[in-house]
Amino acid sequence: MNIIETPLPGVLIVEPKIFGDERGYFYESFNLAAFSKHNLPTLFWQDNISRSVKGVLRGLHYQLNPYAQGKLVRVSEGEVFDVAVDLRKNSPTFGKWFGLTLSAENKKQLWIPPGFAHGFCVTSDFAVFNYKATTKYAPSSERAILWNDAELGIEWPKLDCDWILSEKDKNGTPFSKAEMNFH
Ligand SMILES: Cc1cn([C@H]2C[C@H](O)[C@@H](COP(=O)(O)OP(=O)(O)O[C@H]3O[C@@H](C)C(=O)[C@@H](O)[C@H]3O)O2)c(=O)[nH]c1=O
Repeated sequence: MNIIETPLPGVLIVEPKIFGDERGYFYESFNLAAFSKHNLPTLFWQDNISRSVKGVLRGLHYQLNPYAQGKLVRVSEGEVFDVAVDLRKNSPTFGKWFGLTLSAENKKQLWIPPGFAHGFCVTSDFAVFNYKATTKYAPSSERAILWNDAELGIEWPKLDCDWILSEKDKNGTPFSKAEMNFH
């Protein structure tokens, strides 16, 4: 597997080497040596799965310390556009976002460390989103930043349908007013 840096320090793409033959394909989705070499976690608290239809946008979510979660995300059916936003106040890329397509076809994973907000939108008819988190779900520490905040300027894909958001996400906090305790 290749582990590739992104413009946001600490956010890494895990790109598998796919071996195809007449039976189908094979790839390693986790490798202890490769993950350890790049300081990726090898132990997680939770494994989560969500299914969403086209136009669903979930995010931008994070949990405050001491429950800040690192997330290793991937898509097992369909396709999404996945976004991480740097909320680490001392980071040179504070307030910057990075996005990429994750799909069942490209089999990429994205590692989003603690101190980032995360969100995605579904660009295929539906998508199954799988992710591991390093710490427990702590609803009282959970926060949502407004997905389309002009200050962040995230370039979400343009879809031929309406966005579908939870009430929580429709009422996300503007980036400038969001509570953050990451360094
Ligand atoms: C995230 C989560 C939710 N839940 C429950 C609470 C709620 O009743 C139901 C749906 O929760 P939500 O609406 O928060 O689900 P969702 O909007 O999919 O939230 C997720 O969005 C993506 C972008 C992330 O980055 C995740 O960390 C998580 O915040 O599932 C858990 O039991 N455990 C969990 O870890």
